[in-house]
Amino acid sequence: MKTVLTIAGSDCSGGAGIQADLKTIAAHGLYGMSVITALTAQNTLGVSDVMPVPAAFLKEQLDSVISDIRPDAVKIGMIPDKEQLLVIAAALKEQKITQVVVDPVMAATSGRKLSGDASGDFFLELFAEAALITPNIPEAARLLGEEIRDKKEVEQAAASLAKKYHTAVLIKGGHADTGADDYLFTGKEGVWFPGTRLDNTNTHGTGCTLSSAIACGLAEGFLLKEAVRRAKEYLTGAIAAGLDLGHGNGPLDHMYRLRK
Ligand SMILES: Nc1ncnc2c1ncn2[C@@H]1O[C@H](COP(=O)(O)OP(=O)(O)OP(=O)(O)O)[C@@H](O)[C@H]1O
Ligand SMILES: Cc1ncc(COP(=O)(O)O)c(N)n1
Repeated sequence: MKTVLTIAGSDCSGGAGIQADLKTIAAHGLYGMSVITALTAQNTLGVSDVMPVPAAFLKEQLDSVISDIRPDAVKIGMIPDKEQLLVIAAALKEQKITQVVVDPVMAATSGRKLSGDASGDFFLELFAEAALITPNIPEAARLLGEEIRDKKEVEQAAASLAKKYHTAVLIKGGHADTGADDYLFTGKEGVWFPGTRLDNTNTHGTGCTLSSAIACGLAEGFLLKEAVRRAKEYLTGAIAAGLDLGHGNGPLDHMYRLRK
């Protein structure tokens, strides 16, 4: 069985972070493992508190997992501090793990800061180990220190980020004015993955789900473009299934394929 490791924060309400990733991995029929960077106290209404895991203990988790069950792919989400980030980057480099998808989670949809100082430099060492980074539009703008106002600027930003960080880039369109179109720049070619914006406010954890689904595709041996296409299809189905839990921005339905 193919194995996928998620390195991310815990969302006790089960919609984002580690919990969303493990549900995604299980829904793909793969074996999921988790290294937790932080505990968060949150629900569909927002994040009330964050407790980061000390970097030394993060390293112990990483060493325990990787030395025993080597992951075929890795997804990385929330990283509260630089010390943690350096531990993760060093482990990936040392173990020569290359199927790595980094979702540069900066803040929760509700606004609470989740990762580091959110500057381009914060992620530098980690992006160097990534096969793909998946910023949303505000995150891509923040990484470049530039505004992204339309599709042409999304294409330019993806090319600039790919050049700056020497990795493939997927800019997600969930924060665009219309549609839900995502743009992949592999370093050689650019491709749009069109999406219809579904009229559903229950989109907590869409970014986590997309990035872990891409990691699943890579673990299964698909090339990047196909892994992204399949992940977008999975994500769209999980939003469209119309689960409605909680009093705020609710979670996705990861089990929708099993009920078909
Ligand atoms: N209402 C929607 N309908 C369809 N697809 C959507 C919708 N909202 C977001 N998406 C898709 O969800 C994925 C995540 O996009 P988004 O830009 O929201 O990332 P994000 O902000 O990192 O996610 P998160 O909300 O988990 O932090 C993308 O594939 C995007 O196109
Ligand atoms: C642990 C953790 N990781 C990531 C997110 C981002 O997800 P969202 O933007 O949908 O709140 C989150 N809320 N919590």
